[in-house]
Amino acid sequence: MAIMSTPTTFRPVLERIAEEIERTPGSGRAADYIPALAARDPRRFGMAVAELDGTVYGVGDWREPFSAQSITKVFTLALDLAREGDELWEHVGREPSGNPFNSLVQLEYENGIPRNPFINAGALVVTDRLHTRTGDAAGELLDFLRAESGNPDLAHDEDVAASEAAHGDRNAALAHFMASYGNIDNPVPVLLEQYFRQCSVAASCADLALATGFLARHGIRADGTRLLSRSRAKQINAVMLTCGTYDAAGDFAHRVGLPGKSGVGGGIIAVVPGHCTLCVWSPGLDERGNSVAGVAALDRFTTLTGLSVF
Ligand SMILES: NC(=O)CC[C@H](N)C(=O)O
Repeated sequence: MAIMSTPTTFRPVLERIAEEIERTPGSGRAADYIPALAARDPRRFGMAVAELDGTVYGVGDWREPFSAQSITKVFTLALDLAREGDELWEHVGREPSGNPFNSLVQLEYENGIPRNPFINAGALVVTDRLHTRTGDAAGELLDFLRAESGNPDLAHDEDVAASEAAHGDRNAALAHFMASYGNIDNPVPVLLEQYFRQCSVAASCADLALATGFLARHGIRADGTRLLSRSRAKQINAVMLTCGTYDAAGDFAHRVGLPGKSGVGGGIIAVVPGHCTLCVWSPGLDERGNSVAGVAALDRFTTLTGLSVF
């Protein structure tokens, strides 16, 4: 792996990527199935890199808050695994689904056990279990993100949460269906409220790159305490690589070569274990729900720096 770890070496790379993206803005459309997200300009672009010691820098709109959406699924997974350990894996699998993130089809013939924690069904199971253990899954997530990013102003966006709740039939269907198999503990309306609030967290590329740092530090939090064992941090990175971008995970691994997790707000986080974390944001999505310019920027980053897990 190439060793390039100071701001002065990364900055020209980020500037070059921002220029390239500006010259050839990605296609794609902002998610409109959550109406509150549809208004974002698909050409916005920001990118941040965080070093292991918490140094962070970026280009473009890297300090602009956006809707984290499914990126939060990485953090709820980590928080739940830290509490309950491997028992979680009896309730959610770790195989790529090959299906869209909100698909229902596999759940029936796999007896209500979702394929992985990053599709919506799996994330609902994780949030349900975290809520049982903490009494406030969305609050626990927010506390964690504030601590790791050093940004006490991070908050849920109640308008986005309400907008998604008003159009949440598919997630409600997933949750009820899994409840019928006994794989959901909390009443479904309670779980859905937690899940929509979780997804609504507004954070910037800087915030999310910093908050992802524990995965590059092999399980160590920003304050030096351990959240996860080295082995569990490695396992989360592995699930991100294989499942973090849904039915495009193979293509993402091929192009980017890093564990990554996307959200329909247009953000993507990525991890270079032992080295740094990245977050890129651009609201224009492809048909699989991944940011077009975001994937292109990460692709260029690993190509230009030689950083990759392969
Ligand atoms: N891929 C995503 O970001 C999906 C998250 C969104 N809140 C949903 O449940 O549909």
